[in-house]
Formats: sequence, C-alpha cells, structure tokens
Amino acid sequence: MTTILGLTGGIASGKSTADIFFREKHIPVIDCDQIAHDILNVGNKGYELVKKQFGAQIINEDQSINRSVLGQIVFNDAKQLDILNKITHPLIFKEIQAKIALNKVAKKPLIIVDAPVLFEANGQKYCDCTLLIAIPESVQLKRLMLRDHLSRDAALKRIRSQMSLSQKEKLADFVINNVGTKQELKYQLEQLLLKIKEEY
Ligand SMILES: CC(C)(COP(=O)(O)OP(=O)(O)OC[C@H]1O[C@@H](n2cnc3c(N)ncnc32)[C@H](O)[C@@H]1O)[C@@H](O)C(=O)NCCC(=O)NCCS
Ligand SMILES: Nc1ncnc2c1ncn2[C@@H]1O[C@H](COP(=O)(O)OP(=O)(O)OP(=O)(O)O)[C@@H](O)[C@H]1O
Repeated sequence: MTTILGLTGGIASGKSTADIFFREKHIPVIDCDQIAHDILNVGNKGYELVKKQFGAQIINEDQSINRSVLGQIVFNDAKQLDILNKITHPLIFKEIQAKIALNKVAKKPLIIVDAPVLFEANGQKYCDCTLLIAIPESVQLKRLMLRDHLSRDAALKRIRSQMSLSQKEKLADFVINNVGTKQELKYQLEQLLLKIKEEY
C-alpha cells in the first residue's frame, strides 16, 4: 500500500528543505511549484490560457511567460490571484494525479506531495495524511526577504495572500516547527517518518 503525505506550509517555511531530506531517503517528492512552472511553458495548456487572460504584459520577448511580472500582478490583487488559480489548479491537480499513479505502479510505500497551497486548494482530499511546516511570521519574513531578495512590503504581500498559519494548523495531521536549525528540522522529520510507519 502507498501512503500519500501532503506537505504544506507558508511561503519560505522550509518545504523544499524538507524535500531534500525525503529525497536523500529515496522517498519520491512531487513538487507542485515545479508542475505549476511546467504547465506555463510555451506550448503547454496553461500557457495559452494564462496568456489569453493576462495579455501581452506578462509575455517576454522570447514568448515565454514572465512569472515575476505575473507574480507582481496576482500577489497585489486577490481577484487576479483567484483567476490564475482557477486556470492553473485543475491542470496542476491532473498532473499530480498522473505522478501519484506512476509512483503507485512502482509500489512506492510513501509519496510526498509538496503543495504550498494544499489547503487553500482543498488538495488534502487526495492525501492520506498532511504535514504542515510551521514558522512564526517574523522568521518567515526574514527568510523570504533573504532568499528571494524581496522588499519587506512585497514579502508581506506574498505571505498574506496565503491562508493563515492558525487556520492551517487546524487542518494538518502533523505539524513540525522549523524555527530552529536545519539539523533540528531533519531530526523532527526522522521522528515523523517513524510515526507514519506505525500509523499508516
Ligand atoms: C504566481 C506565479 C506565476 C509566480 O511564479 P514564481 O516563479 O515567481 O514563484 P513560484 O512559483 O516559485 O512560487 C513561490 C511561492 O509563492 C507561493 N505561491 C505560488 N502560487 C501561489 C498561489 N496561487 N497562492 C498563494 N501562494 C502562492 C508559494 O508559497 C510558492 O512556493 C506562480 O507561483 C504561479 O503560477 N502560481 C499559481 C499556481 C499555483 O498555485 N502554484 C502553487 C503550487 S500548487
Ligand atoms: N531551519 C532553517 N534555518 C535556517 N534557514 C532555513 C531553515 N529552513 C529553511 N531555511 C532557509 O529558508 C529559506 C526558505 O526555505 P525553503 O526554500 O525550503 O522554503 P519553501 O517552503 O520551500 O518555500 P516556497 O514556499 O517558496 O517554495 C531557504 O533559503 C532555506 O535555505
């Protein structure tokens, strides 16, 4: 039997850092940010739909989608984000399902689905259990500004476009706090794997 663990958390909470740990353990990770990028590549279905909706302002000279410009539009306007989500999320979920099916055929005991907006998009229904990586907003802001070279204002807009931590905590089966070192995160993930082995 395969257990599907939905991995979520706010922007810059540490999901990709957790993915490195899982991959080192040879546990497959489905990266939804990567899927979201792929569907917007020239020639793919999301590309045409998003280009039609947002127009020339988001198109680079080489015809690719300028995700940075698109990000500035949607993270500054909840309505525009909702429109983008309505276009992209069905395509992303279809791709996640296909990747899950492939891993099931390969009889993988555990699959991680790394989905930043898992709860916002009600994606937990595709998972057997969910893990939330939690950090206080002050630490999140610091790590996000440092990693993406964003201004405080731009970083806060991205954070606030997502569901609040307290709401996510209510929905998650497991919560890991990533306020400590990366080593401490790794230790907590080790413990979680033992728990999942027992319970699922
Ligand atoms: C807005 C876009 C073009 C910005 O692209 P960019 O390369 O600058 O950022 P990237 O995709 O790496 O996302 C960075 C982080 O932003 C946050 N984020 C991305 N999309 C969303 C969203 N729809 N709602 C809230 N937060 C989001 C996540 O924490 C994500 O990890 C892109 O994120 C996008 O197409 N988003 C819509 C699809 C989606 O929901 N993706 C999330 C994975 S399911
Ligand atoms: N415990 C930690 N201590 C210090 N820095 C950390 C820790 N965990 C993660 N980071 C750093 O914080 C930043 C954000 O982490 P990461 O990229 O893993 O977040 P994410 O949840 O995958 O982000 P996104 O939602 O944008 O995909 C990275 O620069 C990462 O190296």
